[in-house]
Amino acid sequence: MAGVRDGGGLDDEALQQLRSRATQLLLKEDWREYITVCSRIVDGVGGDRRVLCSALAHRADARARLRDLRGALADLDAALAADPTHPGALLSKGALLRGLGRYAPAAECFRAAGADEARELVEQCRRLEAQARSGAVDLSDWVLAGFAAGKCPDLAEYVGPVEVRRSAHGGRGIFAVKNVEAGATLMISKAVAVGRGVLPDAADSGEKMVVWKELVDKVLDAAEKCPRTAALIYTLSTGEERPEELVVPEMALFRQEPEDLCLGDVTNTARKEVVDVDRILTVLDVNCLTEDLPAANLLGNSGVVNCGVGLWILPSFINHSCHPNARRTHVGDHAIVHASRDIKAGEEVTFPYFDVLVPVSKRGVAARAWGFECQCDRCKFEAEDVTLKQELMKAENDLASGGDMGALVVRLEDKMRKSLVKERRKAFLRASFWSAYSALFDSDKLVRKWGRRVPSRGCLSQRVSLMLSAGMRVC
Ligand SMILES: C[S@@+](CC[C@H](N)C(=O)[O-])C[C@H]1O[C@@H](n2cnc3c(N)ncnc32)[C@H](O)[C@@H]1O
Repeated sequence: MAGVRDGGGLDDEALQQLRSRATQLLLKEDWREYITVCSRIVDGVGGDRRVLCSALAHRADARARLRDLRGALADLDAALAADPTHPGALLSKGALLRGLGRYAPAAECFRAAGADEARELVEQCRRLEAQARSGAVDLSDWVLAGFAAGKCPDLAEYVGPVEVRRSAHGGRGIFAVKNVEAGATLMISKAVAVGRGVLPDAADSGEKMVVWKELVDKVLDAAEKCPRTAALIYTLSTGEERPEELVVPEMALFRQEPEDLCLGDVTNTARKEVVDVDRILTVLDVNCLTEDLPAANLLGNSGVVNCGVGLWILPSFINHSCHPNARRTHVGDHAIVHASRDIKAGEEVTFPYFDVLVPVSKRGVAARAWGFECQCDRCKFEAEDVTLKQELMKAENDLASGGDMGALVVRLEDKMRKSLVKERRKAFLRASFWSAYSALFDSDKLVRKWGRRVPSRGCLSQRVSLMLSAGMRVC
């Protein structure tokens, strides 16, 4: 038969043709056809170990691109069984294991590959292994480089001293399991998917829909290809359950153990999991976060905003509070949540879903857009305190209509003094009318006129920021 040697293997010409075809498919990124061609080489190469190992390594790379990770690992193991020192297979296996968060065995593969570039990879795995254990991250290079994408640090996932419990806010929340100091990392989570776009400031909803659709497609794809990802998404609230129906998941679910790695399926290039699309869409509605990206501010100068919206599983269990004790930072596809003040063991961890330096009614509108009535004690106090109600309504009207912000601040301070409002609650109200305080302190004229009748800017901003980010240690 043409193209086949006497022993049953491919002859040189047939092999050459298959290699040329594979190169064309590689350039076209047609991974499914590429796998088919690699398979023909693997099946027909006979005893040529070098060609066999290369074809297996190439097929593994293509399978990994299609997220058939189990198939990719099987190919790499077969290649390494034939030649334990094959550098291509070792580098590919190292990269695959590193992507799965298995840094120690990944480092072993890179070390065995022995190439110059491998030394840096071994070092990187060592760093990630340490970070996955401690949660300690160093963002200084990235910050000093102005958040340049190229300087974005590699991060490993991390689950700190927290667990999911039932929350007084309704449903579940994240709680500290031991005392945590301000600044400590609570979790680092990689997004299931992120939809991104650089949009003009005045982007219409159609342009935003493009970003949303990208996210939806990516999340559905991830769920179809990985049963573990689908199972994690199904732990999240659809917003339609009664709070008591929501199951409190075991934390082990969020710690990726080697044995339950999301490897996909050898056959998944042909078969996809059947996912509950409607459920996933409602989960996305309730749990998606927009990236709180420092770099977005830089882009904002040129009239465009960097818009990113994504799904991060464990951070999705964190409830909102208008006096939060944590904040999140987005670094690449990872969300880092860290304590913004000391948190006691057993205390619920909360971060703000929206701007909390605005009056209670505005925050109510933002919370309702998220589909809930905020139950935090700052909202309860501001909405329910009868002695202050009228004054707060008037202050809010004055804030909306502009005018002398100094007069507004002085009235509010007088009212709080006369009503014997406690320091902690004063900080709540000052935060709600912070734009008026800022307008006063930013104007020399207003400071000259009203300055003596209000506490100094330094003391006030310290009190408000302590309330918002450093908790209740009000000066
Ligand atoms: C991203 S989820 C947070 C986790 C959710 N509690 C759960 O059990 O899955 C957002 C939902 O949690 C609830 N939630 C979050 N913060 C809240 C708050 N301050 N007050 C009331 N409900 C809140 C709302 O139902 C909201 O739609």
